[in-house]
Amino acid sequence: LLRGRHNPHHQPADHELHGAIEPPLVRVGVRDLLQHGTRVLDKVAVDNLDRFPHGIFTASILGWRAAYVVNDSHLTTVLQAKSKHRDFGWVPFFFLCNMGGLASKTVARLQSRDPKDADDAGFNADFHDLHVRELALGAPHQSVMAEFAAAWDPLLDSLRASVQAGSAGAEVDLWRWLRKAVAISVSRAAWGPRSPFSTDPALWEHFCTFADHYHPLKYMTSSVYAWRGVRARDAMVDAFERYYLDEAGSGRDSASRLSKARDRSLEKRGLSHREMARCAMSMCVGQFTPAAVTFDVIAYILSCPGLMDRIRHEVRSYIPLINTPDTTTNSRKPTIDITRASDTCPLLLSIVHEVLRLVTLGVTVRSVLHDHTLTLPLPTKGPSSPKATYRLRKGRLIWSSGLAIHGSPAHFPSPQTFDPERFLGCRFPETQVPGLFRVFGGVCLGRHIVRDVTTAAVASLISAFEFLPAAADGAPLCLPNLDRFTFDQGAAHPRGNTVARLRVGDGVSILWEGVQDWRRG
Ligand code: HEM
Repeated sequence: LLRGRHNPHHQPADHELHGAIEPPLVRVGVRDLLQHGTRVLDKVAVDNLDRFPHGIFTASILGWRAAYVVNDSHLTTVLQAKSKHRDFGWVPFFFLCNMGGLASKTVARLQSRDPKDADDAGFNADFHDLHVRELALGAPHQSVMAEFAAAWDPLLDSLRASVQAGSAGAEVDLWRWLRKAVAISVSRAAWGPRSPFSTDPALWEHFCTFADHYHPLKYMTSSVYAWRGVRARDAMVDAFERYYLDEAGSGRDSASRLSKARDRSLEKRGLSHREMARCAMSMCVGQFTPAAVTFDVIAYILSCPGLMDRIRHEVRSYIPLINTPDTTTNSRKPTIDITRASDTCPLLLSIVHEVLRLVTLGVTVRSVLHDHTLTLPLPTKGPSSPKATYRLRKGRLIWSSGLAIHGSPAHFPSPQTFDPERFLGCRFPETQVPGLFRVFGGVCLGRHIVRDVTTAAVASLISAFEFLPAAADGAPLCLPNLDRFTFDQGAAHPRGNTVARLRVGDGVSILWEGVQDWRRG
């Protein structure tokens, strides 16, 4: 399909490039840019869904031919594949540096390769490999989930204690609570029990301030325009630096294997502790995304009458109930291991996948390394489209839009409707239907964490609490508004009512039997 793709040493000859033109042009105006910001390429991908038969066009932003936009599912999977012609490019570096505030010389060091080390494949490749190794399903994944659960359990207990006080139900800002609980629990899963978010419980508020005020353009210009976010970022970087400087090493010693491997990769490239702290801070942004997904899942479940009861029934029926010793009352109490929710609760899992489809962009970005041609022999849309050979120019981005594919009625009937059963029977849609389920691009190495943390969080909240209808003058939990979603959010943040009325449920404890097993193992 792609000339040169099957032969990694293929360099296009002049006659191949000669005469080949770039994919058709679509102009993006100032208004679109101002209105849609970092989502502008996804917006044009959606607007032009059925316009170009081969599902690819060139987006020109204010006259600058910035990117080839792809909105065809098959072409997306072809272009995301490892290739001599394309790689991840500068976009991951841009966000790592723009969010963390790394100096340009540090960025250059990360982008360069050691000329004396023939085996140095570069930072991107290094980071990719270590995540593949340390986040694989099995023991590495289980130990990350065990640390997550160990932090989540007392947070849930304290929420239960505060809700218990009011028998008619207590009002809880669910979004605020989730942001705190996910930041503390996921950071412990990555950086261990001495992670900055575990030792300084107020740090998560700095994270929220940063995330709520982040804008890539503001951070490119001057901290004057972004002072609030920069101040919050500095507080987090200071905390991570203290963690790295801890002479006793107790923090880093108890960190996950993932975090230790990341540190080794950064240290190999000569980064100081302060620079490593900046990298760690910007990694929090993606890692804490399950907070937004969990909120959105609960809001969607509540929006469908009867669905909450079905999920609660599923959680109660399929996750084995174990009687565990209760040291406070010297008796035994019924307990479920909710880290097994994604394995045992098919409807809940389907809902998590469906919500991810609705609330994420799922974009795959690649950079064209040198001029080459792309021959598309078969029309992918419309019966009479001719075969085409396009020239892809060095330096342009390839922006494959998951949003366009997820919103296409050709792939998903009634694509804007929340259908809880859409992914029933699909355990890993990102590998089972890779062209259609674009949430994790091709593919996110944190996907098992996202899926399992979200299902565990939802299952535990649903088991521990009853969600009461909103008070007479209150509004239900808000559903996500994708128009106000920005690229850096990972998943749409709620805009509207985030306060839920909770009552403590009928008594099943959410303990972490599995955690004990993994610890023993
Ligand atoms: C809802 C949350 C998340 C979403 C929607 C998401 C989505 C994505 C997407 C679309 C990509 C680009 C894949 C491509 O290049 O085609 C990606 C890459 C990546 N993600 Fe995530 N992600 C999420 C959370 C996480 C978490 C929690 C982690 C780590 C614990 C993580 C680690 C990574 C890594 C390491 C890559 C680079 C993959 C590579 O080197 O091939 N992500 N993610």
